[in-house]
Amino acid sequence: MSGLLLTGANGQVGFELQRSLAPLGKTIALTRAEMDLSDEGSILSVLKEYKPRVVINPAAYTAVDRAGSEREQAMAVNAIAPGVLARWAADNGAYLVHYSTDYVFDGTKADPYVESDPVNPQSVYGESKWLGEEAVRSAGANHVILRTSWVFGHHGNNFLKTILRLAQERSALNVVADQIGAPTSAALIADVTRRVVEAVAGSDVPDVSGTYHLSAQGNTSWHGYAAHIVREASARHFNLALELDALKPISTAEYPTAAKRPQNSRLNCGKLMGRFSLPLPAWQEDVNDVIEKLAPARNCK
Ligand SMILES: NC(=O)C1=CN([C@@H]2O[C@H](COP(=O)(O)OP(=O)(O)OC[C@H]3O[C@@H](n4cnc5c(N)ncnc54)[C@H](OP(=O)(O)O)[C@@H]3O)[C@@H](O)[C@H]2O)C=CC1
Ligand SMILES: Cc1cn([C@H]2C[C@H](O)[C@@H](COP(=O)(O)OP(=O)(O)O[C@H]3O[C@@H](C)C(=O)[C@@H](O)[C@H]3O)O2)c(=O)[nH]c1=O
Ligand SMILES: [Mg+2]
Repeated sequence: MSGLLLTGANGQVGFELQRSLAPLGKTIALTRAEMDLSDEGSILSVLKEYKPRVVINPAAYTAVDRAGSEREQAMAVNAIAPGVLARWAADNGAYLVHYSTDYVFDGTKADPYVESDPVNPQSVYGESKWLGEEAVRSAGANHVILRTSWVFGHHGNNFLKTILRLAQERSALNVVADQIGAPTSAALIADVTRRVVEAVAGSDVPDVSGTYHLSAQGNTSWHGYAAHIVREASARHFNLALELDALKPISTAEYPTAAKRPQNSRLNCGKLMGRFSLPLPAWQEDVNDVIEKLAPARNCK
């Protein structure tokens, strides 16, 4: 399949998409330098030049705490640009694959969130992502929105890499234990996206368009996630300053941040798994893979 255009090619998900989409044919992979999503003119001139059949948009403003003080930039990239892409797609018969976040929810639900649950973003980032979703849905283009959570990968910045670094630098660390969710790899998101793009091109999945939750299976807290990282890293010969019993669980109140995060970030992924006949791995699988890729022993081989 030709005619794929990818934004945010240097991001965590964008990087993995270049791998996962490669078997489908040539992908035009663009970074911010080639298409600035905060500039409508830049977006439209690039779309006009390449006339893609499918636009895949993992580019986003993802600095959750900074978004409050950079509201205009967050809104431009996360709320306005997706609407520009979607309206162009509607006018030109193209398809849009877009991404969103668990942070559209307030986290007060006791169970995993389903797609139709009411949103109530608690941060500027979450609000901007919600407005982007709505802009995509109202443009009238064929689209898929994949809402995911707690993304990590070996390329880019994420909690997993932060904890690996801190565990090598510090002998004690506090991590919040009352926010729960599922760490989800950029590789998994990219692989699922390939399946979605194949479904768009083929006819095996009726009525592909819509919003789907996509996360790895199982769940943990940020503290549980950090403890898993420390255990796996110490088994893989990282030179850690941190012992597991010096990794303390704390409450959200004990870790003040500029932006409020949901306590429950769990996403029910039944709709996606059913519609696309997809199994989803346990979150630990890809976490272990990425730690293995980053391990010092591997670099010495
Ligand atoms: N990261 C996470 O934990 C989660 C992410 N998501 C969503 O998943 C998607 C992918 O996220 P992820 O890959 O982790 O994000 P990253 O932050 O890793 O990558 C985002 C990319 O967007 C690019 N970008 C930012 N601003 C602009 C702009 N003005 N013009 C063009 N490109 C821009 C960045 O470019 P540059 O490198 O130049 O800054 C970067 O390459 C996003 O929609 C995000 O909201 C959902 C849940 C969790
Ligand atoms: C580094 C660190 C974080 N924390 C806490 C703060 C926060 O509650 C939680 C996660 O911190 P981070 O800032 O890494 O994660 P955050 O940037 O909030 O991650 C989010 O990013 C956006 C883009 C999303 O869409 C979400 O799904 C989610 O992945 O861990 C600690 O308690 N101790 C620590 O040492
Ligand atoms: Mg962050």
